[in-house]
Amino acid sequence: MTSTADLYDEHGEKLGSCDTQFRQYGAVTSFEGPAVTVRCFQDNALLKSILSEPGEGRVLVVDGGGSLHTALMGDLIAGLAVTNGWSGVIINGAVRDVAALRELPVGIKALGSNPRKSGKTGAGDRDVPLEFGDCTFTPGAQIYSDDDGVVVLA
Ligand SMILES: O=C([O-])CC(=O)C(=O)O
Repeated sequence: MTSTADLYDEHGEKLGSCDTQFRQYGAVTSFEGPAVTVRCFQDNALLKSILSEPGEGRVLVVDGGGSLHTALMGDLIAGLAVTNGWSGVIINGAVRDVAALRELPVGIKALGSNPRKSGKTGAGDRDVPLEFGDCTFTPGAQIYSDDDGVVVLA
């Protein structure tokens, strides 16, 4: 994959570059693909149902409102992402089962971790534009993620 820094040099400010400082949790540290988006706050039923669908190399971008109070994904849901062929999951929120996530062959970025479970009501919105880290994530936009950051090409 072309590095995010090289993409920035090529495209400049036409490229969105997310200011949010994520940590890498998966075994794959460089990943790319078209964005699928979901907004959910301390509730992960919707996220789980999306990752149960064929991923086809796409990247799920999750806006959890930056909450570190509950984990939006653990090893079971991340395992769905692997089985179903998602390229990566980027979570503006928390994960859990960190030791297990590290072994999974998928990209996983999140802000931090918390062992506390999320709600399961299905509350949230999918396929909506997301905005965090001074960056807009439009459904279908191409996402590139590596150790330097997350960039978006509309
Ligand atoms: O069930 C949950 O809320 C998340 C979780 O722990 C997993 O994906 O393994």
